[in-house]
Amino acid sequence: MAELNAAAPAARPFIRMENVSKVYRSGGNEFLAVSDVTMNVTEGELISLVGPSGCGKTTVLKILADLHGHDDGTVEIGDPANPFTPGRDVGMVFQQPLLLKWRNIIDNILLPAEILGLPMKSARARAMELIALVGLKGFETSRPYELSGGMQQRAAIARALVHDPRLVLMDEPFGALDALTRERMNLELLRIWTESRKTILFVTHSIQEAVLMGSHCAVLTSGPARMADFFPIDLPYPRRLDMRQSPEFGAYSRRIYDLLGME
Ligand SMILES: Nc1ncnc2c1ncn2[C@@H]1O[C@H](COP(=O)(O)OP(=O)(O)OP(=O)(O)O)[C@@H](O)[C@H]1O
Repeated sequence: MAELNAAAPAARPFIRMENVSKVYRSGGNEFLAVSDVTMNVTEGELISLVGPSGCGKTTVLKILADLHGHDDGTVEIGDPANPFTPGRDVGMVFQQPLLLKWRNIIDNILLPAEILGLPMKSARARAMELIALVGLKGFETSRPYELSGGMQQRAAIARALVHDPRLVLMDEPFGALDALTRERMNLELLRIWTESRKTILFVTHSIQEAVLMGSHCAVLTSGPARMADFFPIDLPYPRRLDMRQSPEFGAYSRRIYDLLGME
């Protein structure tokens, strides 16, 4: 019988990226989009990816979604006992909600379940749960144009979760929202993450948003495009907007500003 007090083996990280780089090639030219991407992500974490425009943040998401390959390094997700299938296991949220205007909200949310051929009765029940989770109860049969930008983005988040993906990739999901709605959506996403326990990679240009949201933060720099740092953000949960005034929050922000070469 195993000793009860034996140390448990360290859990294998869900995502393992080691020195990953990606070069785009066209017309005989080569362009280094990102390099030195190294991170271990435990299942259920929310990782902020922050950096200036063009430093390769979207490229990292595309590599994880298997939308394109990479050049150097290794990328492993999941494990042999529970293999990761990007087409089935990834949910995506973009800067624009990209809802189909001729479908109502619940039918928009059900789209990935339809595409994947999932049983629609249980998918519809899950969609109803997600509508409640993202705060859209009562809007199931509304058309996208009847909802505000923030509400449309909530629908897009529910759509990304409807097929119960293991990994959610968010590419600047709140970049098109006004400042107040964006703050409210930050808190909403933290609540949704806490309740759903999904692994989320969250791309942002905002240093404050990266610190407020992330359990870890990956900082990408340009010239050359590389991952400069990956570190935990040890601020307590639930996160609150007033934490942005704390010295600890300021120290994390300064660390990122320094890495980005901004005074
Ligand atoms: N398919 C492609 N072919 C050639 N170059 C590309 C391609 N996709 C992206 N790039 C270039 O690679 C670099 C990284 O692009 P990427 O979209 O990953 O950056 P990003 O950090 O997400 O930028 P942003 O914050 O502006 O969205 C950019 O300079 C971009 O122009």
